[in-house]
Amino acid sequence: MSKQKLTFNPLSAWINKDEKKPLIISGPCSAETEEQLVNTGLALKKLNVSAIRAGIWKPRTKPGTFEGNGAAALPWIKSVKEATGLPFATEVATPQHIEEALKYGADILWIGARSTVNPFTVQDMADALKGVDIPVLIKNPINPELALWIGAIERIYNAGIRNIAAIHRGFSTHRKTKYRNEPLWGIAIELKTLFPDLPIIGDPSHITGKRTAIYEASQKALDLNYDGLMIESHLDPDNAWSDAAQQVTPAALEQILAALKTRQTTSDDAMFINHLEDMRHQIDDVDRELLEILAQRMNIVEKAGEYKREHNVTVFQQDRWSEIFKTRPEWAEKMKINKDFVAEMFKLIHTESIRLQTEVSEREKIKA
Ligand SMILES: C=C(O[C@@H]1C=C(C(=O)O)C=C[C@H]1O)C(=O)O
Repeated sequence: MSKQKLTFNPLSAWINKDEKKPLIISGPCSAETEEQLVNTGLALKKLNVSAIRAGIWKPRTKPGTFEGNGAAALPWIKSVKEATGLPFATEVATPQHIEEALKYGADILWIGARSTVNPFTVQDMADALKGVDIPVLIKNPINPELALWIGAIERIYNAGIRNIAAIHRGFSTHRKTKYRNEPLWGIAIELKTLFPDLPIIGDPSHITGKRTAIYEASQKALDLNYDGLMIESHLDPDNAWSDAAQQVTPAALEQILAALKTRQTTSDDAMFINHLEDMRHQIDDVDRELLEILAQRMNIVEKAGEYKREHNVTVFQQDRWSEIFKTRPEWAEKMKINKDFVAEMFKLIHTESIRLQTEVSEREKIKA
């Protein structure tokens, strides 16, 4: 997708000194008062978080809700930094925000999902960041379009910034889902595959939208080898001025962090390596058989295509396809395989059957 070869600094080079532990950034959704920000910061310092976050300018879906204290909150950056000795991170959405955040000592900036979605906005900010040495975290766009996320990362990179990390905060969807923003973990995995050294931070607060699910989404991110987590915290979450449902107290955060299991990408235990290798050989054999069976199916489908062409019958057969789409997931369930996965797999197989049979019928037209 992207031709540009990008090289990013690892988190250990600029913020996370202990690479074995995930980076933790925490703090309130919004900086509500100076006292709230400083006291939250002091409570979080005890948990050894690496940076304090707080929104100064809040992009809210509807007007009339609290949109952040804006310029009035800028002097509090210095207060919380002095009280905690920790770096401070905030969201910026315009070149003016960047100028003000820098002037008042913000150490880390992030670009929100509603900005990542707009290349003009991102470019304006990239221009404002030229020649500035500050880490920038880039949240995924609200819609599930990987190219937009990559585009935003490239624009900031082209401004000369190398301390970059992606934040996965989930995607808006029209469908009713378990969480506030559907994670679509596959998109983040694809980003990581394209840019292996780009640090990625999970944002379970925005993914889940509810504090009871923060732990499970955090663990999932760590299991996928994320480099860190940004988790919203508040001294009195129920009375937070924004995003009350998804913020946790510093005490709850402490419990979540203690319960999280950090796993290594591999083990140097020889027994483990041997056993895993053994299982991978078995998987290789099964995959080969799976493909041979699939080739057999495609062969029959191709013959069926020729037969239909000879009898002038349409490629797509609604009744047969409905029968397959109903029965295969049922069979799968009996075999204890996820039926939704099997339904998706057969949709793909059917699409390929149609492509193949259409090609068979076109072949004849060319001959004729
Ligand atoms: C193979 C056929 O053609 C199409 C492909 C199907 C499949 O891949 O199983 C099912 C129905 C048709 O839409 C068929 O008619 O059976």
